[in-house]
Amino acid sequence: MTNQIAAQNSATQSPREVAVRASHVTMDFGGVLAVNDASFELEKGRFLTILGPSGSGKTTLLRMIAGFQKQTAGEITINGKPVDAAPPHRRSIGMVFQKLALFPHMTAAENVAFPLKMRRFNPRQIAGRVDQFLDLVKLGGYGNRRINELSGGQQQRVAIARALVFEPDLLLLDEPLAALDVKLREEMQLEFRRIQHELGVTTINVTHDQREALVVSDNIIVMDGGRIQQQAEPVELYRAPENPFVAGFLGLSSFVEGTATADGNMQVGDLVVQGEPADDFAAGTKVLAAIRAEQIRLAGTREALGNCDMKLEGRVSDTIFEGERQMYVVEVGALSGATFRVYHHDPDSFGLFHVGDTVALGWNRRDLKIFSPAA
Ligand SMILES: Nc1ncnc2c1ncn2[C@@H]1O[C@H](COP(=O)(O)OP(=O)(O)OP(=O)(O)O)[C@@H](O)[C@H]1O
Repeated sequence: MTNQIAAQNSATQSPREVAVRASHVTMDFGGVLAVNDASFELEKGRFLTILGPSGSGKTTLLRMIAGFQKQTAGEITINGKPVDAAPPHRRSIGMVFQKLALFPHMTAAENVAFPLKMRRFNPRQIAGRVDQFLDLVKLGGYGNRRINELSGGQQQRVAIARALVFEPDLLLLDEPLAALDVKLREEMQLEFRRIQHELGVTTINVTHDQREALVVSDNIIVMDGGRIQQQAEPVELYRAPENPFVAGFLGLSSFVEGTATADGNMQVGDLVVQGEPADDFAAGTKVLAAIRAEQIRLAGTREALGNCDMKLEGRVSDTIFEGERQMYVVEVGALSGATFRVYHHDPDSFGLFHVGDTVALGWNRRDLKIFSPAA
């Protein structure tokens, strides 16, 4: 039955149809610009995550999309219609929040049936539809359990079924996994992805968890200070951050300040550091370079590094055991004492280097991105 829904969805959806469009949306809370001139498009059937630190404006943007809050400037449309055209209960939006707001005195099945009753769904078809959606979230057979007889993860599944049972045009998720322990959170991230793929429902998820964003999304918007910093697919966002904020927020990056050279590299003291310019900047301007911890190679000597465009020597100032890998902090005197954080995961040599050791570190030119600091 779920496959039938997916088939219907894919038959009726042209892949390029825009489901949600925000144009120059601003929310000014009496001088606090919670969202500042945000514009984006989301195609039908895609999974978008709005990612950003606390206070970056994610929830405010989501609340405006849901129609709970009216923007002070700009326009938001869902399937071409302004979001405030209908009262919240008449809109075709399913929602799951961190507080699940399930009805504790009702059974799982009664909770899932609730939106159908509210929407005056044909009573003879309710039980079948509820079973179908409990199956979808792998709770077939749990329909008669009361909410307090279910685990946290199972309650989460009931909330998902309840949000989707009336086949909304849009599913909105506001940090629904934030309160779960890590294992369960990772399991539910994959579940969200599976269910979304199965139903093809257009979804917007809000989180500050970068791993979650990378795992579940087709498309990610990174926000900071109320502004959209970048919108891209996960791999592009990770590989080609457009500014230092995005480079620092996703993954673990180290930063070095310097001056742009005429050929697009960076000068620090007497040393020219090879990198890839991520912006247009004039020779002599101040720049900021970023490199990810897993893109730096570490060895006892420069020769042992093998082929690297850039090779430097440094001193280990800290080593941190992270289970599946070791993280080294290396200070490079030739770069005015800049520190680099480097992941190393050779299972045979976790204890390879110690604090105080001199080590060689190297990278390839394309992996060090050079930005204008003001970008
Ligand atoms: N009703 C309000 N009145 C005044 N300021 C508000 C209001 N709601 C949010 N803000 C402010 O707007 C900014 C963005 O808040 P928002 O809740 O959207 O951020 P967020 O990215 O979702 O953060 P978190 O991850 O902590 O939930 C914050 O500075 C917040 O204090």
